[in-house]
Amino acid sequence: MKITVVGAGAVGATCADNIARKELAEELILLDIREGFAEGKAIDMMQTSALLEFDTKIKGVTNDYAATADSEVVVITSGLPRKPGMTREELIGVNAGIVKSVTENILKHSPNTIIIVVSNPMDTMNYLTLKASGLPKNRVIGMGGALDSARFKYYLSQELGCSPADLNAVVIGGHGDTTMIPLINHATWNSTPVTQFLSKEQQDKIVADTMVGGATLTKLIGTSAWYAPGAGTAFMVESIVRDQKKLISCGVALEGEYGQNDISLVVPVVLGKNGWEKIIDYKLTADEQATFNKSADAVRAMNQVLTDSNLI
Ligand SMILES: NC(=O)c1ccc[n+]([C@@H]2O[C@H](COP(=O)([O-])OP(=O)(O)OC[C@H]3O[C@@H](n4cnc5c(N)ncnc54)[C@H](O)[C@@H]3O)[C@@H](O)[C@H]2O)c1
Ligand SMILES: O=C(O)C[C@H](O)C(=O)O
Repeated sequence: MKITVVGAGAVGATCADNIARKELAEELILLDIREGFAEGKAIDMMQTSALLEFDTKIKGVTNDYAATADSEVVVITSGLPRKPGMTREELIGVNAGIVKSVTENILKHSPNTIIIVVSNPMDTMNYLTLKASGLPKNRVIGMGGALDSARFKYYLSQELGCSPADLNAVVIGGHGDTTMIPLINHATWNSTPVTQFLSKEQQDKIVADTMVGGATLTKLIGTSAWYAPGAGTAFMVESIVRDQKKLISCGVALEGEYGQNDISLVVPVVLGKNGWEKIIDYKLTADEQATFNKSADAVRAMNQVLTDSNLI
């Protein structure tokens, strides 16, 4: 198994570190545009292998796409992160060009790969990758729901005083401060609805905190988060390369599912060796569907920027 991570910055390096520790690949290529940067990160990580006892071989390269040839999975994390006070959507001007050129370069050497898009604004970057790559829709997957659902479980576990591992809770919609939809009415604590244990005020606060989870960390750290984003991406990679068929919220192309077309949004999908293999229908209430439609409208407006700038 060969995996490539493009972007050796905070998220890319953390994702690579998780992939290596879990030994998800024999060969892991870390690629960055900054001279020597990926090489240095790869050597630093390789020097942990004697301590952590993993056998994955990590190689860093500067913009050398030939080294990524025949990768079965490629993770794209290249691009600017936001600063405090910014939205993810404000990154589109710089990141769209980066994501498009990276996708084209990757496909020259790995024409049948599975691509996981992390760069923001993720919903629109995943849509761009779908259009620019021409890959079958099941092989282009956006990372956002895995992270947002983990944050949702974190906030729920803090309020409930329980283990996040005992929670089932998902976020769908967009990966934006106002577009994500934590499905609190579907969330359970070992099969019992969490709403039985939480007041309306507590529920509303958990939902609101989850939605601005990324912005909260950006304000605290000064740039956006990387530990949970890197782990969330590796969690998806693991389900694909080990064909685990985990049900994970991911950004995927919708063709009528959840009432939407010609858009990438986050919905629950089964992830296995073929990429996303099945969309699961959560049977949203009329209110939840209306909220989902509003998120779709916002994401569609962002996607229009790609058309207006002749990127697709
Ligand atoms: N989808 C999510 O849930 C999620 C979570 C966290 C971060 N992100 C996004 O991921 C991206 C990366 O975040 P980060 O914190 O790692 O940023 P970072 O600045 O630490 O790293 C980005 C890296 O991309 C590299 N890069 C830029 N242009 C490139 C190109 N053309 N080819 C190869 N490499 C290139 C840079 O040199 C840099 O090392 C941002 O857009 C951020 O918003 C998304
Ligand atoms: O918040 C960000 O800009 C980065 C990422 O999308 C996140 O949710 O951590």
